[in-house]
Amino acid sequence: MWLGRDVEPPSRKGLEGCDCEGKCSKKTCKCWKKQIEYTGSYVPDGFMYDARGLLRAPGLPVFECNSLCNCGEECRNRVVAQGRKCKVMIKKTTKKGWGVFACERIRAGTFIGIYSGELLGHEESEERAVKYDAFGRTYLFDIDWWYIDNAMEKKEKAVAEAAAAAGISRIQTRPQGGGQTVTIATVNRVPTKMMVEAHPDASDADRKVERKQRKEKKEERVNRKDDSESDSDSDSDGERRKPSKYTIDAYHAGNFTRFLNHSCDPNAALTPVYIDVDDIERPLLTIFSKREISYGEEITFSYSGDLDTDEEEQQHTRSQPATPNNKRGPKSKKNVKPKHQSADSPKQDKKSKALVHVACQCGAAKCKGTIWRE
Ligand SMILES: C[S@@+](CC[C@H](N)C(=O)[O-])C[C@H]1O[C@@H](n2cnc3c(N)ncnc32)[C@H](O)[C@@H]1O
Repeated sequence: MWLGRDVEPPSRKGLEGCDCEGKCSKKTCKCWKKQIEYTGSYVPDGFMYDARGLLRAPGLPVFECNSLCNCGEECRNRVVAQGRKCKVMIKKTTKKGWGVFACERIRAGTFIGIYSGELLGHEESEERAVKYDAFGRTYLFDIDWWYIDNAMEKKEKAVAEAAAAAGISRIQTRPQGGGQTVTIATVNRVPTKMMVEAHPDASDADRKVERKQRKEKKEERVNRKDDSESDSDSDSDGERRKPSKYTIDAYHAGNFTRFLNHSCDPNAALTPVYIDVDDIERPLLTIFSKREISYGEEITFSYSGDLDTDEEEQQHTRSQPATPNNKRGPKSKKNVKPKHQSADSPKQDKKSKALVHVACQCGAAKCKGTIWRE
């Protein structure tokens, strides 16, 4: 994975490893506990992989054991970390450019690959989307799963609650003279300077620079507000959601997964997997088969992130867990449909919407006619 402009290397500060000996057990495993926070009892014993390493619920987040864990290589919670085992080939298709095909029978739940490339921030991905849309082929995938929004909301709420408990109602950072900053916490309605970094010898010239910076910052804030208003997407139920923080671009760098085409009736699905990272906004985008794939069959997934079969929707409706990240409870259709519009769809902003409408050539009986949902 390459890092785009302004994207920091992954943080491992808050990463925890488990203390399990050999194989992980739910009695001792911290990674299992983390998994349960997000997926509850959606799968029988809470482990997302079965004893053969097959994923039980493609599309839901997976928290694998990581390099800080005590368990061994044989641990069942290490599948993506072990690398791809199935054989695939890249072949030209008649209507969709290159595609990826199975070179052997692939069982349901098999790990196929990591969608690698460059990890971009929002601004850079928007710039690139405009370019790629112009020639009708894009390798951008937004990381915007529904549970990430929920987790971020929960985190913001916890920070606000902790601040309120400490009597802090507001925290601001302001520029000072000489390019320095000051952080002001409003404690019980009284503004308190928490950290003054202003240089004591700030000159008139410094103050002039400071005024200029303040003006620029203000303009930037106004522009950002305008942008985020036009960027934020409505989901299929009309609810607004934030644009994704990160996007993966496999145009300049990547592996065979960049050639996976869209299908309205796919045999594989994108699945967010966490290994050596503590940031919920930065999972690996992985691809797992969701049903058996025969020798020679093209491997595809849905670019619009739909759960594609009626049976699956019904199955999810029946058994979706009421986890802390699943506030609306098991019956809600919004929860049963993982909204991982991780495949290009959020690029349907005002500037590029018309351009990204590509006629779907998947050939499925229930083809929706376009490879991105409008
Ligand atoms: C991630 S790339 C997939 C690999 C691509 N076929 C290639 O040759 O590089 C995505 C692009 O493939 C094409 N594509 C993928 N699935 C398609 C489909 N079902 N119908 C038409 N074009 C498709 C579109 O041009 C899309 O922008």
